[in-house]
Amino acid sequence: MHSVSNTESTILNLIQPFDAKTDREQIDLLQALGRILAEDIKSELDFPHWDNSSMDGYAFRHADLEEVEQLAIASQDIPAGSTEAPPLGKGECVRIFTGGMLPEGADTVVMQEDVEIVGVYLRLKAPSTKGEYVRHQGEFYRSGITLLSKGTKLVGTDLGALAALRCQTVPVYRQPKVAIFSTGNELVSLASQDPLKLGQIIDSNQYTLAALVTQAGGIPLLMGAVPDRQESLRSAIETAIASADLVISSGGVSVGDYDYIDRILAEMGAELHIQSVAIKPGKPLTVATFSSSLNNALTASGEKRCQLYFGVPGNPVSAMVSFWRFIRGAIAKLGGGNASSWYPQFILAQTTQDLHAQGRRETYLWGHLAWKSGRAIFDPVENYSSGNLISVIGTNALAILKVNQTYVPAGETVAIVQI
Ligand SMILES: Nc1nc2c(c(=O)[nH]1)N[C@H]1C(S)=C(S)[C@@H](COP(=O)(O)OP(=O)(O)OC[C@H]3O[C@@H](n4cnc5c(N)ncnc54)[C@H](O)[C@@H]3O)O[C@H]1N2
Ligand code: MOO
Ligand SMILES: [Mg+2]
Repeated sequence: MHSVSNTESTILNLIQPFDAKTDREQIDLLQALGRILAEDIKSELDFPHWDNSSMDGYAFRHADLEEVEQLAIASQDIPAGSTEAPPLGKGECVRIFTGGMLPEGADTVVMQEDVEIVGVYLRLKAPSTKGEYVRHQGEFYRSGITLLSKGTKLVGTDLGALAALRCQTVPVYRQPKVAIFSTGNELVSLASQDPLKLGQIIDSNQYTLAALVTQAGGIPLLMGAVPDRQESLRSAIETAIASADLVISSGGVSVGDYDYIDRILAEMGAELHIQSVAIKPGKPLTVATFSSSLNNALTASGEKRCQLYFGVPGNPVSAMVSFWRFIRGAIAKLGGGNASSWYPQFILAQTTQDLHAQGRRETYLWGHLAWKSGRAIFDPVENYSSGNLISVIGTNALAILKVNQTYVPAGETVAIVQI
C-alpha cells in the first residue's frame, strides 16, 4: 500500500504538462475565465495611457503657486474623453473632471471642495502637494512588462486588467480531455425511465466526476456505465484511451471477484504504478500508464497520447476523495497550471467536535469550514460512510488525520483542505 504523499508524487511525476506551443488556443477574453495562460502577457499600452485627474476639480502647474495668490480659470473645461484642451497658460488653471486628461503644462489637481472661486479666479483653501490627484501615465503598468505570467489561471480581476490593456483574445492551454466511465452491473443511467429494480442504483459517480473534472478545468467525456464483464470493460478502456488525455473509471478496483479493472489493464500491457493507497476513504486506487505502442495503436495518428488512467473506487465518497486528493492536481499540472496549483492547500482549523480515525490510513473527514471572529472553524458531519454521498452535501472541506493519529478532541486544531 502506498502512502498518500508517495501516491501524490508518483502521479505528478507521471504527468507531462501540455506543450505551450502546440497544446494551446487563442480565445476571446470573455471565454477565458478559469483558463490557463500559455504565454506571458505583455501590452504595448501604458496604464494609465496618459496623465489624468482622479478628482473633479481644477488642474494647474504647482510651481505657479509660488508666484501668484490666485489662478485664472481658463474658459474651456476638460471632461473625461476630451482631447481638445489647449496648453495651460502661466498662472492659469482649468476645470477638470475625474478621468479627464491633464492639459500640457498642468501637473497637479485640486479637489473642487478645497477651492474658493472669486470671479474668474481660483484660490486654494488648503496647501496642495505637487502631483496630487494625478494618475500618471504608466504609473500602474509600463508597456512591455509582464502583466500576467504563463501558467496563471485567469480570474475575473485578471480579465478586467486584460481588457483595459486591450487584449481582445488570449493564448491559453487547451483543456485536458478526461474520459469518465462507471463500472457495475447494478448501475442504471439517470436518463433511464424504467422503474428501478431491486439491486439497482443510479450511476451517480458519472455526475460527481463530470462536475469535479469541469471544476478542475478539464473537459469531461461521459461514457456512461459499463457492466462488470471483461470484454465490455476492455473495450470501454480502449475507447477511453483513444479519446482522452486522462481516463477516470469508477468501481471494480477492490479485491472482489467482479473487480476486473486491474486485471484487464495488466492484460493490456499497462503499467500499474499504484493499486492501493493508505487513505480512508479511497484505499483502492489504480494508477496506470500505457506504452507508446499501445497508445499509438489506439489513437488516431497525430493525436496526443493518453497520459494516465485512474481507477477510483466505486463508493461515491471514496471516488470524490480520490479526485480531490490526487486527480485535481494531475489535471492542473497537465493543463499547464503553476506548480502551486498541483498541490492541495492546507490550512489549520479548530474542530467543533471530536474527530476519530482508526490510524492505519490517512483519514479524510468531511465537514463545513467557516470563519468565525477571524478563526477557521471546522464542523464535521456525523456519518462517515464512504457510501453516504448525501452527507457530503453542504460540506466544503476535509479534515486530515495522519497515519497513527486516532483522535483530535473538540477545540483542537486540525489540518484542513478545501474542496
Ligand atoms: N474484502 C474487501 N472488500 C473491500 C475492500 C477490501 O479491502 N477488502 N475495500 C473496500 C473499500 S475500502 C472500497 S472503497 C470498496 C471499493 O470497491 P470498488 O472500487 O471495487 O467498487 P465496487 O465494488 O464496484 O463498488 C463499491 C460500491 O460503490 C457503489 N458504486 C459503484 N459505482 C457506482 C456509481 N457509478 N455510482 C454510485 N455508486 C456506485 C457500488 O454499488 C458499491 O456499493 O471496496 C471495499 N471492499
Ligand atoms: O477506501 Mo474505502 O473508500 O474506505 O470505503
Ligand atoms: Mg468492488
